[in-house]
Amino acid sequence: MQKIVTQTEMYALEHAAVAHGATWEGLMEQAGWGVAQVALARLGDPKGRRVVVLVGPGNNGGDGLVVARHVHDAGAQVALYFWRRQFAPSDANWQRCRTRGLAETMAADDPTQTSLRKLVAEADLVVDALLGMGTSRPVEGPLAAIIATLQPPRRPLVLAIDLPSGVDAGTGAAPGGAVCADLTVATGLPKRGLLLYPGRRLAGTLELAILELPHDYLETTMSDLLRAAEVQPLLPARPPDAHKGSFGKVLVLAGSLHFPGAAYLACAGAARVGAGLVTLAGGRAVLGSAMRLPEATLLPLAEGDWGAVGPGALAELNKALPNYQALVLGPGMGQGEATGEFLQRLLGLETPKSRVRVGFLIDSNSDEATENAAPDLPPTVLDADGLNLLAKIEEWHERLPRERFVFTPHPGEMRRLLGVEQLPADLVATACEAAKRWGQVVVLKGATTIIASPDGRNRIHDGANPALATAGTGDVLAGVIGGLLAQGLAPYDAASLGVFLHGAAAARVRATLGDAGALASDLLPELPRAMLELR
Ligand SMILES: NC(=O)C1=CN([C@@H]2O[C@H](COP(=O)(O)OP(=O)(O)OC[C@H]3O[C@@H](n4cnc5c(N)ncnc54)[C@H](O)[C@@H]3O)[C@@H](O)[C@H]2O)[C@@H](O)CC1
Ligand SMILES: Nc1ncnc2c1ncn2[C@@H]1O[C@H](COP(=O)(O)OP(=O)(O)O)[C@@H](O)[C@H]1O
Ligand SMILES: [K+]
Repeated sequence: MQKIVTQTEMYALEHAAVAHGATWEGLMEQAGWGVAQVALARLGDPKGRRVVVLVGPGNNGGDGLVVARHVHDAGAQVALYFWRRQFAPSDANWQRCRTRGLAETMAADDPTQTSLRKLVAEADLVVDALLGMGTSRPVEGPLAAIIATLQPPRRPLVLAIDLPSGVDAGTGAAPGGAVCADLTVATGLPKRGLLLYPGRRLAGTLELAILELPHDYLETTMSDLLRAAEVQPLLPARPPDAHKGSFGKVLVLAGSLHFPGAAYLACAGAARVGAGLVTLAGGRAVLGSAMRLPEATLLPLAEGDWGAVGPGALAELNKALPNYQALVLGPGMGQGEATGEFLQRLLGLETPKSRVRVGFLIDSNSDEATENAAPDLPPTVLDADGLNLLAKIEEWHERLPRERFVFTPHPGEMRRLLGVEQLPADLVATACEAAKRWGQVVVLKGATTIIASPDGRNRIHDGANPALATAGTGDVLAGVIGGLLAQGLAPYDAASLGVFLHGAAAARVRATLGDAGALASDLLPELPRAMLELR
């Protein structure tokens, strides 16, 4: 399991390590040594190679001095460039570099960065050890000028220690600009900001310098990086004597006259991850789109506005629901008034004044309630317009049954659900807090996708892929998660495996078609291949 940490978590881990007998100096030595090994591997034969280490005032600078020593000892020609670091005899790592006679330049003596530009121009490698986790405010002034000397395209290889200087360790924000690195070697554990944009882009390739950290402490906290090893065990087994009933039935309620394709993409997504049966529910306009997936069965429902479902569809739907193990609700459903009313009733969220409900049970004294009584919904993926409509319902999160849904918002839908103009900078914390408060699994989608469980667990998917930045890919994901729910996966696991398989299918599409021009439907045939690869 690869943990991802915030500054607070990392500092706590370091303290725990010290409590277990480590020393601060020893940790820095481990970190610097690990980074130096990565640097040396990149340099090739170090003899005659020129390395500039940019050394800042804190422990990140301390790491830089350790790297400088090891790279020097391996045979490279190392120059140190100090920003805001005062020499003190207690600075043992600086002292060791002095003993070795490494060249030193002080930024204070180089106000126009003339010396630095010359050093950079002649270097094979620049090590950025200006700021790490301690970055606490926007970069400006002389620091900004120093960082500007590293601008691409003409520059040597840039390796950042722990974080590119200027990138916020918690959020990945870089408000005043930051070093744009070719690779970043995280010390101990990757910081959250390395996975979130723009930090992810500024970090380049991610590598790790191992620190000995207390395992018991590591088990209990923090985000997990979503990787094959974590999700492989979640793949549903396919016994040879299985039948379609073994793999669950998914009901997809999606699409409208304006967005019929969403219904097809969600249905096919569910079928392509192995669901036993997929049924498309909707009005005439939507059912027509199922022609593209002859394997799907149909549940015709009464139409409201524009071919979307309206409240008249409830009775029919409620009759069918007990036969399904998962529901996908919302892709391309539209946001018409009638559909809103339908959703509100389906979820048991009528205005408290008019209806009384306990969980999903509706006041049995009401005739209307008897007619439309909502059964317990199966595990449900709520996506797209389903989320937009939900966001309009007053106090929805206090009244929606907990632990029943996987919400799959993109950032715009997340804003609406939270009722805010702008999402907070820390997207991981935002997703985690929302999951806890709402009691639902939240999949906050984007180039980096965050999967958060109400119990505090969360996984981060490092899956940037511009081939996915096209309409309909989210509909496929909703179907995929629904297909996995139907096969019996718990919501958090279905969401995690779903995001992973969606990303893996997308990577396969990108490998053949490149960054642009893929269709969401191109993901569909790649989903079984992604599963095969994972199994
Ligand atoms: N604590 C430990 O034992 C270890 C720490 N490690 C290293 O230590 C780093 C964290 O060290 P620190 O906490 O000293 O933090 P930094 O080395 O990131 O620097 C903090 C200093 O920079 C200043 N600063 C922050 N943002 C600034 C800005 N925008 N403009 C100007 N000055 C700014 C702060 O006021 C503070 O003086 C990690 O990233 C990692 O590289 C590693 O050596 C592993 C072990
Ligand atoms: N640059 C990107 N890198 C990786 N994944 C992306 C990128 N852009 C979009 N995605 C993914 O594509 C999907 C888009 O979903 P969504 O925004 O709901 O689109 P739609 O509603 O059109 O289907 C999400 O799973 C998201 O994580
Ligand atoms: K750095």
